[in-house]
Amino acid sequence: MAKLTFYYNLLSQPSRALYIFFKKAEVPFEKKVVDLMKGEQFTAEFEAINPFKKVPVINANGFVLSESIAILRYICRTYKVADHWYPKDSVKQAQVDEYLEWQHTNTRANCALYCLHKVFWPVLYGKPLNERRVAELEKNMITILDLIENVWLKNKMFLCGNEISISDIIAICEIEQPRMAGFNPYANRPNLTSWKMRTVKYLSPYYEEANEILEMYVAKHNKTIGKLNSHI
Ligand SMILES: N[C@@H](CCC(=O)N[C@@H](CS)C(=O)NCC(=O)O)C(=O)O
Repeated sequence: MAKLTFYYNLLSQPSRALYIFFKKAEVPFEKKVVDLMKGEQFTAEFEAINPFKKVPVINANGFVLSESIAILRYICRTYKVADHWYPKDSVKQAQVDEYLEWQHTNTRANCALYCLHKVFWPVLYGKPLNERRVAELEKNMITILDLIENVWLKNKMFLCGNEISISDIIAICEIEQPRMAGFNPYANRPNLTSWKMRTVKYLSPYYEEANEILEMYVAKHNKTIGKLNSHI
């Protein structure tokens, strides 16, 4: 099996997804934490690994690959992992792909941007809060969460069928992130709530391990976020 080096930061949703997947699917990896807060992604050393200056990235015996979805598909094709993660059956695989393609411009685009605008930029980088943009992103995010509740999770245990797949890991990491901004994605969404419980139970204890830093971060910044919330 190729030696796998994993560059990541657990405050990053796609990094957490890969971390949980590697652990749960028993894909051994060497850890390389990239300190995004200190700007390590902008160093010449990291730029030589990923010219896009983002995490996650892997180096599998000299093959360097960025983009979480490409990485997940590559690992599922190359390593011995259980079939349910990314089924070989053409129809089942297409169903997993359907969510993975959809999420880029829906779940990821809206949940991640909401957190960037509401928490990361104003709290961490001191940029003025753009209330109009935050309100717009929150509205979009609600539409997306309702689609997940009513379409993706309609009559199914998991997003792409009755078995867990890489789509569920990617989704849960994105959907959890707005909690940092004081937004509860599960309120009045029973399908999403029971899916979360099922998914977390399946991914435990790696889910909690990967999310520990996020929870600490939420607690640490609670006061500042609380102040920001009162202005929106
Ligand atoms: N589409 C990419 C997204 C990568 C990405 O946006 N990474 C963020 C963290 S979630 C990052 O490294 N940001 C650092 C920066 O923009 O300076 C993937 O799924 O891997």
